[in-house]
Amino acid sequence: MLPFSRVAIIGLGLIGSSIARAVKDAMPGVALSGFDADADVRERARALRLCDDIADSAGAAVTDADFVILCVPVGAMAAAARDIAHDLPDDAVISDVGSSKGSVVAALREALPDAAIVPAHPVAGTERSGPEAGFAALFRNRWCILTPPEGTDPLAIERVGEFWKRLGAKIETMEPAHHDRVLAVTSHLPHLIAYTIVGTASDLEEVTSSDVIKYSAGGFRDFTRIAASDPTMWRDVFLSNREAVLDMLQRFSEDLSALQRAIRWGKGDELFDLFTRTRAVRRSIVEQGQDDAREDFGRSHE
Ligand SMILES: NC(=O)C1=CN([C@@H]2O[C@H](COP(=O)(O)OP(=O)(O)OC[C@H]3O[C@@H](n4cnc5c(N)ncnc54)[C@H](O)[C@@H]3O)[C@@H](O)[C@H]2O)C=CC1
Ligand SMILES: O=C(O)C(=O)Cc1ccc(O)cc1
Repeated sequence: MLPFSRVAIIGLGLIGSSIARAVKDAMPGVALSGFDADADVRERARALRLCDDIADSAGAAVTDADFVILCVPVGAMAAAARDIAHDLPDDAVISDVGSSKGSVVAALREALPDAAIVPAHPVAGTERSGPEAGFAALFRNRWCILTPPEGTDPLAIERVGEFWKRLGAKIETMEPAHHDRVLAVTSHLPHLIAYTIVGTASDLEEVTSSDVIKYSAGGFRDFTRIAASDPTMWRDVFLSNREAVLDMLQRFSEDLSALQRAIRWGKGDELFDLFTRTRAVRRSIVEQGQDDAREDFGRSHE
């Protein structure tokens, strides 16, 4: 049996449009409605036939839904939840796809105190955004982390897990605070570092004319892909996951200072030991099948 039969997607960018496409493929019997605050995005979503119906208000999109997924930047979750509060059916389950969870869970609970809320984070994406960027296979073999608040109806959690499994994802459940610390180091900090290094190189370019672009080798190119990620989305991630990101950034700065010292004093063995350890990390990720051609997918669409 399908976990849900009438799904509403609020926010039709990369993630919302990927969910719409994946639902059409995996659960063709589901009735899909959608809404986006941007009228131009709504028009493009209609042209792409992403949903059975693209409504002109958030309320109209959710009136008949048994499952509502908020796919907007984390800083817009509270407003998106308030916009549907009036029209949400009593038995509908609410979820989101935000990259940080603590502040989103709090915002959803405040705006929708009586709703069954099962927050989720599909740990899958690209540097692209907008409805054209989505694709149905995005969640296949990727983790989707559920962070339900205490006391959430176990049946609602099970139905949301089943929904994501049908889109091809693997399910994990954890506390919002634990999620935010893990993602701070595995996703948020790497994005911050990429934004920094590309920013530094772009400042230098004024001195070295076009050399930075001309000689950009693999490493720098990889950073530019990450640093091309959506500015609104990532501004919101850093502001909403402030504590965990600042904590990880502190540790990172200390480790960077240690490397700086090793280079200054010619401690080659320290550099060699670290690089050997990090090479092993990469190998174990590849062995666990956590790496695939997704990055190449991104590149082939540049
Ligand atoms: N981009 C990625 O790789 C991933 C993103 N996420 C999370 O998914 C969420 C959506 O991200 P993307 O799809 O990448 O962004 P996107 O920029 O492609 O799409 C977001 C859409 O939300 C709309 N929107 C903004 N405020 C709204 C509101 N109040 N009501 C209705 N629509 C509104 C925007 O007009 C835009 O079309 C974010 O919370 C992000 O943290 C999660 C996993 C991966
Ligand atoms: O494009 C990449 O390399 C990503 O890291 C995509 C991504 C961005 C944000 C998330 O919360 C999860 C995945």
